[in-house]
Amino acid sequence: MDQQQSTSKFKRICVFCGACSGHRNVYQDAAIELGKEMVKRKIDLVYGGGSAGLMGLISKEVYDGGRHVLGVIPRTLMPSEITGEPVGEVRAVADMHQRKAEMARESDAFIALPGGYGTLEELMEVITWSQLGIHDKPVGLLNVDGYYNSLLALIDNAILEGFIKPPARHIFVAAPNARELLRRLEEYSPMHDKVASQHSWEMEQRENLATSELSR
Ligand SMILES: C/C(=C\CNc1ncnc2c1ncn2[C@@H]1O[C@H](COP(=O)(O)O)[C@@H](O)[C@H]1O)CO
Repeated sequence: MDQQQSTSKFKRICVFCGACSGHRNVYQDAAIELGKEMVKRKIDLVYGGGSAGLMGLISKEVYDGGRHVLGVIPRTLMPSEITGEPVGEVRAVADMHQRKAEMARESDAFIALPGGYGTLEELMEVITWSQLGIHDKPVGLLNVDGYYNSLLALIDNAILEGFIKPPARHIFVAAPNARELLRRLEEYSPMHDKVASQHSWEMEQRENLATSELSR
Protein backbone atom coordinates (compact mmCIF):
# COMPACT_ATOMS: atom_id res chain seq x y z
CA MET A 1 0.00 0.00 0.00
CA ASP A 2 1.60 3.30 -1.05
CA GLN A 3 1.23 6.75 0.55
CA GLN A 4 -1.56 7.84 -1.83
CA GLN A 5 -3.55 4.69 -1.18
CA SER A 6 -3.22 4.62 2.56
CA THR A 7 -6.85 4.14 3.55
CA SER A 8 -8.29 0.78 4.44
CA LYS A 9 -11.66 -0.87 3.93
CA PHE A 10 -11.68 -1.26 7.73
CA LYS A 11 -12.74 1.69 9.83
CA ARG A 12 -12.22 0.03 13.21
CA ILE A 13 -10.27 -3.06 14.13
CA CYS A 14 -10.60 -4.85 17.44
CA VAL A 15 -7.22 -5.97 18.78
CA PHE A 16 -6.87 -8.69 21.42
CA CYS A 17 -3.49 -8.76 23.13
CA GLY A 18 -1.66 -9.43 26.36
CA ALA A 19 -2.19 -7.42 29.52
CA CYS A 20 1.54 -8.26 29.93
CA SER A 21 4.35 -7.29 27.56
CA GLY A 22 6.08 -10.69 27.32
CA HIS A 23 9.74 -11.29 28.09
CA ARG A 24 11.14 -10.34 24.70
CA ASN A 25 11.19 -6.99 22.92
CA VAL A 26 9.79 -8.49 19.70
CA TYR A 27 6.31 -8.52 21.23
CA GLN A 28 6.38 -4.89 22.25
CA ASP A 29 7.85 -3.94 18.87
CA ALA A 30 5.03 -5.84 17.13
CA ALA A 31 2.32 -4.06 19.15
CA ILE A 32 3.83 -0.67 18.30
CA GLU A 33 4.27 -1.62 14.63
CA LEU A 34 0.62 -2.73 14.38
CA GLY A 35 -0.43 0.58 15.95
CA LYS A 36 1.65 2.52 13.40
CA GLU A 37 0.24 0.53 10.47
CA MET A 38 -3.31 1.22 11.70
CA VAL A 39 -2.59 4.95 11.95
CA LYS A 40 -1.08 4.91 8.47
CA ARG A 41 -4.24 3.29 7.09
CA LYS A 42 -6.57 5.55 9.15
CA ILE A 43 -7.98 2.67 11.16
CA ASP A 44 -9.41 3.25 14.66
CA LEU A 45 -8.82 0.86 17.55
CA VAL A 46 -11.28 -1.11 19.67
CA TYR A 47 -9.68 -3.02 22.54
CA GLY A 48 -10.08 -4.29 26.07
CA GLY A 49 -9.16 -0.95 27.68
CA GLY A 50 -6.46 -0.50 30.22
CA SER A 51 -2.86 0.55 29.85
CA ALA A 52 -1.05 -2.59 30.92
CA GLY A 53 1.28 -4.60 28.67
CA LEU A 54 0.76 -4.79 24.92
CA MET A 55 -2.72 -3.26 25.34
CA GLY A 56 -1.12 -0.10 26.70
CA LEU A 57 1.48 0.05 23.93
CA ILE A 58 -0.91 -0.31 21.00
CA SER A 59 -3.58 1.99 22.43
CA LYS A 60 -1.04 4.76 23.07
CA GLU A 61 0.45 4.38 19.58
CA VAL A 62 -2.96 4.60 17.86
CA TYR A 63 -4.14 7.44 20.12
CA ASP A 64 -0.92 9.47 19.69
CA GLY A 65 -1.23 8.93 15.93
CA GLY A 66 -4.56 10.79 16.01
CA ARG A 67 -6.94 7.87 15.58
CA HIS A 68 -9.93 7.09 17.79
CA VAL A 69 -9.40 4.55 20.55
CA LEU A 70 -12.33 2.80 22.23
CA GLY A 71 -11.60 0.76 25.34
CA VAL A 72 -14.41 -1.48 26.55
CA ILE A 73 -13.98 -2.31 30.22
CA PRO A 74 -16.16 -4.25 32.68
CA ARG A 75 -17.01 -2.04 35.70
CA THR A 76 -15.18 -4.41 38.05
CA LEU A 77 -11.90 -3.80 36.15
CA MET A 78 -12.44 -0.03 35.98
CA PRO A 79 -10.33 1.09 38.98
CA SER A 80 -7.08 2.46 37.55
CA GLU A 81 -4.94 0.44 39.99
CA ILE A 82 -6.16 -2.65 38.06
CA THR A 83 -6.07 -1.51 34.46
CA GLY A 84 -3.92 1.63 34.61
CA GLU A 85 -5.06 4.88 32.98
CA PRO A 86 -6.57 4.06 29.56
CA VAL A 87 -6.37 6.50 26.64
CA GLY A 88 -9.23 7.65 24.41
CA GLU A 89 -12.87 6.77 24.92
CA VAL A 90 -13.64 4.35 27.73
CA ARG A 91 -16.93 2.47 27.74
CA ALA A 92 -17.94 0.75 30.96
CA VAL A 93 -19.94 -2.47 30.59
CA ALA A 94 -21.56 -4.85 33.06
CA ASP A 95 -19.35 -7.90 32.60
CA MET A 96 -16.87 -9.79 30.40
CA HIS A 97 -19.63 -11.19 28.17
CA GLN A 98 -21.03 -7.76 27.43
CA ARG A 99 -17.50 -6.49 26.82
CA LYS A 100 -16.82 -9.09 24.12
CA ALA A 101 -20.19 -8.53 22.46
CA GLU A 102 -19.56 -4.76 22.44
CA MET A 103 -16.02 -5.13 21.07
CA ALA A 104 -17.32 -7.40 18.30
CA ARG A 105 -20.23 -5.09 17.46
CA GLU A 106 -18.02 -2.00 17.25
CA SER A 107 -15.38 -3.39 14.87
CA ASP A 108 -15.01 -4.50 11.23
CA ALA A 109 -12.25 -7.06 11.80
CA PHE A 110 -10.29 -8.72 14.62
CA ILE A 111 -6.56 -9.15 15.18
CA ALA A 112 -4.87 -11.13 17.93
CA LEU A 113 -1.37 -10.18 18.98
CA PRO A 114 0.48 -12.48 21.39
CA GLY A 115 -1.17 -12.79 24.78
CA GLY A 116 -2.29 -15.21 27.46
CA TYR A 117 -5.57 -16.86 28.43
CA GLY A 118 -7.60 -13.69 27.90
CA THR A 119 -6.31 -13.21 24.37
CA LEU A 120 -6.65 -16.90 23.49
CA GLU A 121 -10.22 -16.99 24.74
CA GLU A 122 -11.17 -13.84 22.83
CA LEU A 123 -9.53 -15.15 19.64
CA MET A 124 -11.20 -18.57 19.87
CA GLU A 125 -14.56 -16.99 20.48
CA VAL A 126 -14.49 -14.77 17.37
CA ILE A 127 -13.26 -17.74 15.28
CA THR A 128 -16.10 -19.89 16.68
CA TRP A 129 -18.64 -17.13 16.04
CA SER A 130 -17.38 -16.88 12.46
CA GLN A 131 -17.74 -20.65 12.01
CA LEU A 132 -21.30 -20.47 13.34
CA GLY A 133 -22.11 -17.54 11.04
CA ILE A 134 -22.76 -15.17 13.97
CA HIS A 135 -20.50 -12.65 12.26
CA ASP A 136 -18.72 -12.42 8.94
CA LYS A 137 -15.77 -10.24 9.92
CA PRO A 138 -12.21 -11.25 9.07
CA VAL A 139 -10.03 -12.59 11.88
CA GLY A 140 -6.23 -12.22 11.80
CA LEU A 141 -3.48 -13.78 13.87
CA LEU A 142 -0.27 -11.82 14.25
CA ASN A 143 2.17 -14.68 14.62
CA VAL A 144 5.09 -12.69 16.04
CA ASP A 145 8.31 -14.70 15.81
CA GLY A 146 6.29 -17.95 15.62
CA TYR A 147 4.49 -17.27 18.94
CA TYR A 148 1.35 -19.03 17.67
CA ASN A 149 3.05 -21.93 15.83
CA SER A 150 2.01 -24.48 18.44
CA LEU A 151 -1.61 -23.25 18.34
CA LEU A 152 -1.57 -23.52 14.52
CA ALA A 153 -0.15 -27.06 14.84
CA LEU A 154 -2.90 -27.96 17.32
CA ILE A 155 -5.54 -26.63 14.91
CA ASP A 156 -3.98 -28.66 12.06
CA ASN A 157 -4.15 -31.76 14.23
CA ALA A 158 -7.80 -31.05 15.11
CA ILE A 159 -8.51 -30.82 11.35
CA LEU A 160 -6.62 -34.06 10.70
CA GLU A 161 -8.50 -35.84 13.49
CA GLY A 162 -11.88 -34.63 12.23
CA PHE A 163 -12.77 -32.17 14.98
CA ILE A 164 -12.50 -29.03 12.89
CA LYS A 165 -14.36 -29.10 9.60
CA PRO A 166 -14.34 -26.66 6.67
CA PRO A 167 -13.79 -23.76 6.48
CA ALA A 168 -11.12 -24.99 8.91
CA ARG A 169 -7.90 -22.98 8.45
CA HIS A 170 -9.67 -20.67 6.00
CA ILE A 171 -11.62 -19.14 8.84
CA PHE A 172 -8.75 -16.84 9.82
CA VAL A 173 -5.53 -15.51 8.32
CA ALA A 174 -2.11 -15.53 9.94
CA ALA A 175 1.01 -13.50 9.14
CA PRO A 176 4.33 -12.75 10.82
CA ASN A 177 4.10 -8.95 10.68
CA ALA A 178 1.48 -6.21 10.82
CA ARG A 179 1.83 -4.97 7.26
CA GLU A 180 1.46 -8.45 5.74
CA LEU A 181 -1.43 -9.33 8.05
CA LEU A 182 -3.36 -6.16 7.18
CA ARG A 183 -2.72 -6.79 3.47
CA ARG A 184 -4.14 -10.32 3.78
CA LEU A 185 -7.11 -9.16 5.85
CA GLU A 186 -7.90 -6.52 3.22
CA GLU A 187 -7.98 -9.26 0.56
CA TYR A 188 -9.89 -11.72 2.71
CA SER A 189 -13.46 -12.34 1.72
CA PRO A 190 -14.97 -14.63 4.39
CA MET A 191 -17.95 -15.93 2.43
CA HIS A 192 -15.99 -16.45 -0.76
CA ASP A 193 -13.13 -18.20 1.04
CA LYS A 194 -15.48 -20.33 3.14
CA VAL A 195 -17.48 -21.48 0.11
CA ALA A 196 -14.26 -22.21 -1.81
CA SER A 197 -12.84 -24.26 1.04
CA GLN A 198 -16.14 -26.14 1.50
CA HIS A 199 -16.09 -26.95 -2.23
CA SER A 200 -12.49 -28.21 -2.23
CA TRP A 201 -13.20 -30.28 0.91
CA GLU A 202 -16.22 -31.92 -0.75
CA MET A 203 -14.13 -32.64 -3.88
CA GLU A 204 -11.45 -34.20 -1.69
CA GLN A 205 -14.04 -36.37 0.10
CA ARG A 206 -15.38 -37.56 -3.27
CA GLU A 207 -11.87 -38.35 -4.52
CA ASN A 208 -11.09 -40.27 -1.31
CA LEU A 209 -14.33 -42.24 -1.67
CA ALA A 210 -13.60 -43.02 -5.31
CA THR A 211 -10.06 -44.16 -4.46
CA SER A 212 -11.24 -46.40 -1.63
CA GLU A 213 -13.97 -47.92 -3.84
CA LEU A 214 -11.43 -48.61 -6.58
CA SER A 215 -9.10 -50.33 -4.16
CA ARG A 216 -11.81 -52.76 -2.92
C1 LIG B 1 -6.67 -8.45 36.63
C2 LIG B 1 -5.45 -7.66 36.25
C3 LIG B 1 -5.28 -7.06 35.07
C4 LIG B 1 -6.33 -7.19 34.04
N1 LIG B 1 -6.25 -6.15 33.17
C5 LIG B 1 -6.95 -6.14 32.06
N2 LIG B 1 -7.39 -4.95 31.64
C6 LIG B 1 -8.11 -4.90 30.49
N3 LIG B 1 -8.39 -6.00 29.73
C7 LIG B 1 -7.93 -7.20 30.11
C8 LIG B 1 -7.21 -7.31 31.30
N4 LIG B 1 -6.91 -8.62 31.45
C9 LIG B 1 -7.43 -9.27 30.42
N5 LIG B 1 -8.03 -8.44 29.56
C10 LIG B 1 -8.68 -8.83 28.27
O1 LIG B 1 -8.09 -10.07 27.82
C11 LIG B 1 -6.98 -9.78 26.96
C12 LIG B 1 -5.68 -9.84 27.73
O2 LIG B 1 -5.63 -10.98 28.54
P1 LIG B 1 -4.26 -11.84 28.61
O3 LIG B 1 -4.60 -12.96 29.54
O4 LIG B 1 -3.21 -10.94 29.14
O5 LIG B 1 -3.98 -12.30 27.22
C13 LIG B 1 -7.18 -8.39 26.40
O6 LIG B 1 -7.42 -8.45 24.99
C14 LIG B 1 -8.38 -7.84 27.16
O7 LIG B 1 -9.50 -7.70 26.32
C15 LIG B 1 -4.35 -7.56 37.23
O8 LIG B 1 -3.52 -8.71 37.13
